[in-house]
Amino acid sequence: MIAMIRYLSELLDARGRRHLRVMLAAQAAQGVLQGLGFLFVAPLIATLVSPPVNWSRFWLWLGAIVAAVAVHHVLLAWSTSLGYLVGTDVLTSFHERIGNHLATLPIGWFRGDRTGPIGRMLGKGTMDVANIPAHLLRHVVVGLTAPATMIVGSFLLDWRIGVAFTAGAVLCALALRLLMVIVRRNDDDYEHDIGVTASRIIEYARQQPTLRAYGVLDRPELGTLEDSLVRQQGSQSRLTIRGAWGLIAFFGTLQLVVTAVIALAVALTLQSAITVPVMIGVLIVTLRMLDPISQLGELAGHVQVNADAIGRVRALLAVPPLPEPVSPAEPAGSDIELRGVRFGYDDGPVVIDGIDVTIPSGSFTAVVGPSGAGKSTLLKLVGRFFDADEGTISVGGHDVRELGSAGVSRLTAQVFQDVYLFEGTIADNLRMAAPDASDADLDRVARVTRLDEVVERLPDGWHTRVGEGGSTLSGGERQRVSIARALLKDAPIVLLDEATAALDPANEAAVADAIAELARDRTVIVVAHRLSTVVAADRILVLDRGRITEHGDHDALLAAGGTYARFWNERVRARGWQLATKGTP
Ligand SMILES: Nc1ncnc2c1ncn2[C@@H]1O[C@H](COP(=O)(O)OP(=O)(O)OP(=O)(O)O)[C@@H](O)[C@H]1O
Repeated sequence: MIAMIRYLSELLDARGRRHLRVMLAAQAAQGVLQGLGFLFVAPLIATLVSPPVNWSRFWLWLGAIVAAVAVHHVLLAWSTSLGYLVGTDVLTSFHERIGNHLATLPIGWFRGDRTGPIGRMLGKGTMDVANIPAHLLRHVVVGLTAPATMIVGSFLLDWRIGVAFTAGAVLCALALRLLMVIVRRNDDDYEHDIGVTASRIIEYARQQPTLRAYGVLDRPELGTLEDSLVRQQGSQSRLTIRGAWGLIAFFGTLQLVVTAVIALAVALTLQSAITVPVMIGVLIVTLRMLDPISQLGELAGHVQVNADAIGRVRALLAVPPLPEPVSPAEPAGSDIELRGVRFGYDDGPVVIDGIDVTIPSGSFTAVVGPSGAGKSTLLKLVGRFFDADEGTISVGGHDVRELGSAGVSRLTAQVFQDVYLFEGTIADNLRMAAPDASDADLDRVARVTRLDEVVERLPDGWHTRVGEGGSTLSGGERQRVSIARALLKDAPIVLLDEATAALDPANEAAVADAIAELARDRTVIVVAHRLSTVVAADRILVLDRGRITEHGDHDALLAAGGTYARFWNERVRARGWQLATKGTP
């Protein structure tokens, strides 16, 4: 709890921290006043049951009780409004911190399976954390301070009762701790499963066309979404059932303590060790203590769930950002050089295994190789989606780490397989690359990428909205938009991961022309899937299990009769193509 408060305080600015401190002090005072209010009932009753009634004492204690209750309510109203203020500050700060941090993480960190957990963290997770000062803290602080006050006061009634209360409080604290450990263990599993399910639901919605095309919606072996739903239900019921056992243990301990204290009070009265009014006072204090302590038990689960939410956000904030240079280097030219580059994802196997290659400025390099060879990863390393584990990647004569992510981004235009277009018009999507581009600039790039044919066909031309992810355009049309966008950016280096999906002949030809235009006067590395692209390259790198096994131009590699020649012959046979270029078969 103290760690949670400390973390909340770290999130706030000076004003927010002051509000938090004042709010906590007000809540602690509320607890003390509530405890005193209940304690004062004991002497009040004592004055009534010990004739002759001392009315001035009676009014004094009654006045003290009324005053305690009144001040308690004033503090309650004040601290509640402060709680909302602090909650709003925490929410804003959380969103700002997470947003700023996400912007510094390597692009490669944003994998599909992280969408669900991040979405949940930013939605429910941050609301949970904002609820801590607004709703939860008061119950917890009052739930601790009110019984503590009553326990201290009970020593004034009788020291043996005080000792019994203290021992009972220790037992209840242990039971509470046990309950929280149970919730923490099971809530971690539940949150993990719910995050996985969220990712799978997004994937399931996105992959509907594929799933339906292959009629596999009902195939149990492909039911990954179903599996994750079942796992989520399982972890949810474990959380509920084990949490219920924890609650039973806590309330059982509480009942035991209450019974023991009452039995002790009765026994002491029977032995005339305490008077009847004191015994009545003890009974009242004991029963009144039940309320705040029971509330603590009921809230323990929430406290733990919120502490877990904080823990998850802290773990996200602890993901190291890509180191950025204080004064980024200025690139000279657009040569690309990789020396001894090795890389593996997270703790996985090595994917790029010692690559040395120089790609001269203005050249067109095609990377080919079997699936999983590391082609896309190589491209992403040059685009600084993540840093290499070993070796250096230099662009324009400088290590990409010296250029910084922004520097690399300025130098490169990237076209990837999964073209993502933003909800907005085609013109908006192009202007992302160059916000100041004129209509004439847009027309120029549209002409050379043959996007103009698409724009002319669409009802609102450039102002046609493309839908989320570009859903209203065909795959080939999306690629043309994406290449036109790269062309508009006019960066000296182009990193292109060619789509593997087959296009109709018209789109195929248009995309090939667009790539040829993009390659003019630029340094291009393309992960090539089309034979026409491979043939057009100045140099081909054959990648296999993260190593360059062959390199050279098409004719030289064909003549060498190695992997490339085999790959080429298989592809030509498979596609039934006869390419009349560069003396190919
Ligand atoms: N984000 C990731 N996290 C973990 N492993 C990954 C990730 N992306 C790729 N991999 C793994 O790295 C290896 C190389 O993948 P990469 O996509 O670079 O290969 P590729 O040659 O481009 O394959 P393809 O032609 O099928 O696209 C594969 O084993 C892949 O499973």
